[in-house]
Amino acid sequence: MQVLNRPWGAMHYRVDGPAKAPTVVFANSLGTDLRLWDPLLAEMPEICAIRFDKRGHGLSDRAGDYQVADLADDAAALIEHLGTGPVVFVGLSIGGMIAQALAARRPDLLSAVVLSNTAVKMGTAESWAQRIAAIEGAGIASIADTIMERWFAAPFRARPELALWRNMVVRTLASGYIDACHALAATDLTEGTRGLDLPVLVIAGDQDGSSPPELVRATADLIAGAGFETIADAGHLPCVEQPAAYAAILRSFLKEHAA
Ligand SMILES: O=C(O)CC1=CCC(=O)O1
Repeated sequence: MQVLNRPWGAMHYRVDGPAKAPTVVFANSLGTDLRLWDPLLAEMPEICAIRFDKRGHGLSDRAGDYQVADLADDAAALIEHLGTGPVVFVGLSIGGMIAQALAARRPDLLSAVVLSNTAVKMGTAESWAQRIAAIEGAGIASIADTIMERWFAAPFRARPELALWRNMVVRTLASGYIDACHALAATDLTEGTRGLDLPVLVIAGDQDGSSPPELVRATADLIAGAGFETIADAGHLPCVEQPAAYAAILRSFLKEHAA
């Protein structure tokens, strides 16, 4: 368990795997912490994995009133602190928006990016306002079942470990979750992402209820030369639901692009 002191507070991160291996930094989604990547990393002991909890999530402090660009600056500060760049950066959902913003702002830190289950714009001002109102009225637990339907395809939702992923979102600090919803509502990365000039792989889940494959594909289509892969039988978190398939795709991308 390690900490990076940022102007807004303590940012929790951890490093796993051999120090001399290809370094991959992972950014989590809304309502998850760095354990999001545990199932994938169990499949990929050969990489050096750096993970962190964004503001208001996991063990990191809360810092409200921020933009996705600020989260990208947190990721840049971590990479610089560890002195490990250039790295491959993998971000899922809002983590994929962090990856896009980081690639536009600090391409010097990256050898390649993976944009997983994400888009240049996710949801609408109205949909985020509705979600915030639901949480303020009745707590995160009131939206947890709907979230599980977006995160996972039906067979996974029948598995006992669903309870653990549900607990992860329900136990997220409501204020931290809402801060991220505000940042999502305010974000459209179209211009910066259109101009990306580094290797990019975009990953979708065929049953993703939060960022459907066609939305993810539209973001891939904005980026010259971007690869696109769809993982079968997977919702919004394919690194949890289909970790072996996710690992195979990532491993083959790393072979070409890890520094
Ligand atoms: O909670 C969801 O609907 C999924 C999601 C949207 C942005 C994010 O990071 O996760």
